[in-house]
Amino acid sequence: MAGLREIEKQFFPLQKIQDVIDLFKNELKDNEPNLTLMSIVLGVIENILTVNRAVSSDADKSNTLEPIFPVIELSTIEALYTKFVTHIKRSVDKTKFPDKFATRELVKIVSDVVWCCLSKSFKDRAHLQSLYSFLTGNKLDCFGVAFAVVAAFQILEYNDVHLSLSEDHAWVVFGEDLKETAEVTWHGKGNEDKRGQPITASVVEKSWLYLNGQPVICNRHMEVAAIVSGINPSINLTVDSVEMGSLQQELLWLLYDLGHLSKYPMALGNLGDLEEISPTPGRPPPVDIFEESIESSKVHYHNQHVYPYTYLGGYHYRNHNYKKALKAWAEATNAVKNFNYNREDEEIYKEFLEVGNDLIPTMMKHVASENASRIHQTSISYDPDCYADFLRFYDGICEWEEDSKTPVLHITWAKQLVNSLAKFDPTVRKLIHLISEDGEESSSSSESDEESEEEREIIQDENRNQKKKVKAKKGKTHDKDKSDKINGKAEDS
Ligand SMILES: CC1(C)CN=C(N2CCN(c3ncnc4sc(CC(F)F)cc34)CC2)S1
Repeated sequence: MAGLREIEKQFFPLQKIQDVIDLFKNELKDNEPNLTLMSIVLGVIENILTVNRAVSSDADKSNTLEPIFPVIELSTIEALYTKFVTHIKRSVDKTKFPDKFATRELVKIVSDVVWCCLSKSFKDRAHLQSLYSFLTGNKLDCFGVAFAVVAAFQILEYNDVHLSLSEDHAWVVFGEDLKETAEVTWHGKGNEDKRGQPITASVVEKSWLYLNGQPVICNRHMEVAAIVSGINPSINLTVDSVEMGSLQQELLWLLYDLGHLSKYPMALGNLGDLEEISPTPGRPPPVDIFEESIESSKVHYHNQHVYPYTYLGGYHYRNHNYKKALKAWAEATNAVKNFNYNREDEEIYKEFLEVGNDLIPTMMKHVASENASRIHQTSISYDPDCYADFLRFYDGICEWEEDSKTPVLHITWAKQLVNSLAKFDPTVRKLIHLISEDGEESSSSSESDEESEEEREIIQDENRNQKKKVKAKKGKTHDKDKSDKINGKAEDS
């Protein structure tokens, strides 16, 4: 890869969001979209719109409706682009590596070329994911290091080195049929990095961090989707840049329409979150996008991804669809239960800790207070489906803990479980039929057969009534109050 091509230069200066969309549209026509260029462009814009926001004087405040999209000059981009290309080409002597495909030794060398420039200051701040951050601040987060290695290999004209992504880690695949894997970055806090090492079957098996062998293996276009998905519009913990969020949303729709999100559940989840904040006219509603994310995980990754369900659960919770939230969270632990929890899985542990010990208790309290003012039966505390999903949620957590080296549950979990259980009405607790995996039926209380037959009739009646009453309720409710700002993981990256 040499300098910028003439066709790339003609898009500059970038003066509005549409100019960036046009640049990306052009790059994505190519079978080698320029990862280095696009990462630097997004990093420059993100830095101006979130980190170094032009402090507006009072005079400016009057025209606050004016978008503040910066003018991105070609010279700015070209200087940074040349700096990265020169750094990579100067550090790697390709004559020593005549093969068409990358070798493990070369992957380690390129990882070192990125690694050696990193400043040792803490790396889990926001806005450290792009090559702009690397080139101007010598800082990258975990994802950013892995991406920089892949961008470097594109410059060295290897087209076999690709980004491999789990829900909380990133590494590379390489070799003739992408059969080789290598660590190129660190993970988490206080863990020695394993750069250069292959990711072996024993490390992968039943591990959430490596998705049990079902990571998102990117092609060049999905690597573009990864940098777009990694855009962080956050200015601080409570405020987002509207312009940066819009740019991310429009770029994700561009990638969606080109089919590059179909095997990338988290990018679909990110798009669903953005659509909740600011719906795009003519586009599907957020729930449809979250359902596509779940379907993608089922079709392409053996339903081993967990975040698609927590995206959906979080959406329903924020929009007070508590029954659907419980169902999504039950399906989330149904996915995580096949893993064995270990110390590097803290991120997903924190998700479930928040669901079990904050969101569900808050929901049960909220519903309890609603009970007083509503027809009792339609509340989740009287709904056997909700109670069943509540039990499934905890059953999945317990199964996740089984055979794990690291315990999951502790006294707070038990206290919150009892607290939430008690919020369900005793009648609904009787209506549950527990069927174990081997099909063994047991009712929630011991009774003779004819009585359990009668109980079965109660369940059928109850479910019929539920459906009738729920339908009646649906007719009355229409719009939901706007959800507040999504507290995505964006702040962490
Ligand atoms: C349902 C949630 C709690 C909300 N946001 C979530 N995210 C999960 C992580 N996010 C991601 N979004 C797109 N691609 C990737 S690749 C990756 C692992 C990293 F090490 F490379 C993370 C991630 C962004 C947002 S999960």
